[in-house]
Amino acid sequence: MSKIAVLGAGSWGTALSMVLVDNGHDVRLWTHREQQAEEINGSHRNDRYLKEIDLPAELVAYTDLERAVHEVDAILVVVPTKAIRQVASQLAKVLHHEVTLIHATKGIDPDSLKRVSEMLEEELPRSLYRELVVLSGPSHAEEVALGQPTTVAVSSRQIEEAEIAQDLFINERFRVYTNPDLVGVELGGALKNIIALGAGISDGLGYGDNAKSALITRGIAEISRLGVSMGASPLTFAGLTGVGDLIVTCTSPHSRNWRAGHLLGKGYAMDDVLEEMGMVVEGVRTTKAAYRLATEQNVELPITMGLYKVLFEDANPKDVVDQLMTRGRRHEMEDLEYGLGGHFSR
Ligand SMILES: NC(=O)C1=CN([C@@H]2O[C@H](COP(=O)(O)OP(=O)(O)OC[C@H]3O[C@@H](n4cnc5c(N)ncnc54)[C@H](OP(=O)(O)O)[C@@H]3O)[C@@H](O)[C@H]2O)C=CC1
Ligand SMILES: O=C(CO)COP(=O)(O)O
Repeated sequence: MSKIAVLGAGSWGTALSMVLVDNGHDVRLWTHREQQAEEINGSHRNDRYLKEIDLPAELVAYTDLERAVHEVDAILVVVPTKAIRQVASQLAKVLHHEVTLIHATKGIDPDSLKRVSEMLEEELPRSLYRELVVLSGPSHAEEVALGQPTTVAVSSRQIEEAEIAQDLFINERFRVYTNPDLVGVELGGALKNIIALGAGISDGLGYGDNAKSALITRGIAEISRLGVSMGASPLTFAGLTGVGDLIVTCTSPHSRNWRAGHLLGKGYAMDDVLEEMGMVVEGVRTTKAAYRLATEQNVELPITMGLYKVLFEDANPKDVVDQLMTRGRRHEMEDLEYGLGGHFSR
């Protein structure tokens, strides 16, 4: 049994805490809201984030960060990307020993263009953890909380740390693979949210399964293109944290990114959509980050660019789809360096 602090009591932090409690660990769920801690400890519910789910009585919520991380073996950071730097700098002030440090957040910071692990590394002294671990994959909190079969991957620069995280989380309903490609695992989880917003818009506009399938497959092509340019292995994008997570997020009504896109496609204004969601829609800020990364690195991301116009330049989604459909003719695989094993003869 390990002592584990989970920082972030939203839907994902709560669902992952349930997995850890199931595995017999002593779990402290840290929230910055007193009322939420009372709800979790008193009625064993977190209704704003996980409706109608009874939490295990062993799960204890804390509002005092120093007490939550006292003598823990591992810390799981799972606040939205926007809050990562703030929470990490709070943690740096109260943590005084070395832990296994895991994060399960999916995003890229649009200001510094850093991945979540890079931000954590910048904010936390190296003496507090050995090697960072990323947990990602197709895993809606609502299904994990119900104990439905789920698979994810953990990645770290050191296999030993990834295996420690694998051991903490794995059980017969939550299968955890290791993957050595930290950059790819992290980017797949972050970038799929952009495409999921696009899939939601497509559904909201009334387009069908053909359009969604096109978004998923052309989406993974552009995720791979940007990912490879940032040092990821192309193979990772064919796995759980790439196409696996892309499929679940583009097709599930649990996805906040898909739902936000769906409302945008139906004509709702962005501010109203975000208010209606009441939970983090990571794809919005990540679209901004990917737009900047693509421009800086000269990588072509047509879907992301189109979505950027809808989200930040008030473009009409239908016009953007028309623009995507009437781009110059292309060879499907032309700029993927996958070793295609085939070529056209003329
Ligand atoms: N939900 C899911 O199914 C999955 C989510 N993820 C990823 O996990 C991350 C977290 O998402 P999720 O739990 O769903 O988000 P939610 O919107 O459900 O919850 C976010 C939680 O973080 C808290 N929070 C926000 N800012 C701070 C802060 N500065 N200090 C302390 N707590 C803070 C919020 O508190 P408050 O109530 O005060 O706003 C809330 O409890 C995201 O990157 C998401 O992409 C990954 C896989 C699955
Ligand atoms: O990452 C997720 C599932 O793997 C959750 O996606 P949403 O943030 O769109 O709900």
